[in-house]
Amino acid sequence: MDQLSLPPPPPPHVLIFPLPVQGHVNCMLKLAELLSLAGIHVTFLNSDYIHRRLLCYTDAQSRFKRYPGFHFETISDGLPADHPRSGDRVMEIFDSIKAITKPRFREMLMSGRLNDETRRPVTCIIADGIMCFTIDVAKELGIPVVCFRTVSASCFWAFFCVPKLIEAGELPCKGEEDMDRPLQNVTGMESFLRLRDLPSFCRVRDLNDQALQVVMSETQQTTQANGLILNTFEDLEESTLAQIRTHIPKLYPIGPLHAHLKARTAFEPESLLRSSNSLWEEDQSCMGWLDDQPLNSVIYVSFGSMTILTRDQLIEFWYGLVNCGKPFLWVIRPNSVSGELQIPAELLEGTKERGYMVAWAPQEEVLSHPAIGGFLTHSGWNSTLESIVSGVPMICWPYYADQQVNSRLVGEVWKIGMDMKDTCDRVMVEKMIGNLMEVRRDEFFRSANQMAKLARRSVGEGGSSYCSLDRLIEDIKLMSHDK
Ligand SMILES: O=c1ccn([C@@H]2O[C@H](COP(=O)(O)OP(=O)(O)O[C@H]3O[C@H](CO)[C@@H](O)[C@H](O)[C@H]3O)[C@@H](O)[C@H]2O)c(=O)[nH]1
Repeated sequence: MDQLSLPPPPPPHVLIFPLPVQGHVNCMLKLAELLSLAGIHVTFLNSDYIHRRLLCYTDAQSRFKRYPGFHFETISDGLPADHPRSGDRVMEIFDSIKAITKPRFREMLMSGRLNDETRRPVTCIIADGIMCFTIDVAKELGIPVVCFRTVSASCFWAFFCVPKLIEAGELPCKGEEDMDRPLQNVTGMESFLRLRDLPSFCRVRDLNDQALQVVMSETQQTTQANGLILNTFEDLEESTLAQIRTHIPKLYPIGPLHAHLKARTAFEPESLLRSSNSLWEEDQSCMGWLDDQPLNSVIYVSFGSMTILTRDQLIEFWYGLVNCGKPFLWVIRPNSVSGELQIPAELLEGTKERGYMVAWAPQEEVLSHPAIGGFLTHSGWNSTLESIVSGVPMICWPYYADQQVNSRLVGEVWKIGMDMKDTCDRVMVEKMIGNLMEVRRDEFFRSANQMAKLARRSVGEGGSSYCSLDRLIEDIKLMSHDK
């Protein structure tokens, strides 16, 4: 057979494996869709628990049918079905994955179960960078692995610098009175980072703390992978990305992924453009309520999929919202408040007048609704990016993990909102909303709109994230040739 008549090589086959929680599954599924659009075959590995919810509350099954090379696979996370999988019990998720999922993952790859006659054996693994056991398994089987960390570049870099912080005596933390101490050993962030702004897992008094050990070791292991994907863009975190590149040269900043997917599917019919990956039922009724509110008047409140509020925190937020005099749309996830709840009658009365509450909202749609004027958020990375793309200024009340860093960046570096970390009282909530939506409104809207433009430019043709994704796709193809 001459060269010209050789059939084209079959597409690469990528296995994508996220940590089984909403914030990780959401953006990794968007990446899966982007790779599928590029003709790459994808197996998306969900935990049984997540997969059940995804099929129950979204159209994911039918949506992905249009990519013939796309398959869902499932694996156990080892936890009982009624485990809350919430932020206050996150270490139980890690422990269970290590004990139960890790050996099953190895077995799954060894067994050849993922191979079929229509697709090649897996040519590359894109694994959540907080589950680096995948690197060992991939290496054992000779499969290249690219890590995906679903946090900001700044959070990743802060974790990366933990050994340096310890060596310099900047960690551990010595107590509450120590929290405002500026840090000198997260290179590039010296001018704004305090101990208080480190990811919550680092704000510990004991260096043997389990969560600190996990994030430190997972982050260091990332350097063993063939590359690192981050859901961010150059204009947002340029100097930090440059720091990371000195340790991990194959870096792919391809975010904001939700905007990237929209940009690359802009030619699709309207019906295919909604790509919800929600694990709770989205209450669409809030969109009708928003339609009746004046332009930029509503404060949207959501603390993501893992935050647990105490009863007292809930009541303080609630008074702040009722007293601020603005309309508010508040997401209160089922089982997300601890403690006995008795709601004062005046709060219920005040809510009737101006408030709307749902158990789960179509958040991307909400944030792009013209009635929204501000976002009171826990600063999860997806929420932060969604707010940035929609040009919505934020009030940040970080709960845990990476959120403490993100909120500092929003307030001090990008100046697209205010950081309210470590305080929660009604007077402060009311004051912050007043500042965001009245006193400093123009200033925040100007900078938020500017950042939104940069975000959209990064995912448009020729933009930094657009080119980075093309590079990732090319590298995935090259890796498959080596196989
Ligand atoms: O009513 C709602 C509330 C949330 N969301 C979506 O749920 C996601 C929530 O993600 P994120 O804002 O990142 O928060 P978490 O759910 O808390 O995500 C976890 O994963 C993130 C990515 O690693 C981390 O930044 C967080 O700290 C961690 O808690 C976002 O895409 C939202 O659009 C909805 O669709 N409807």
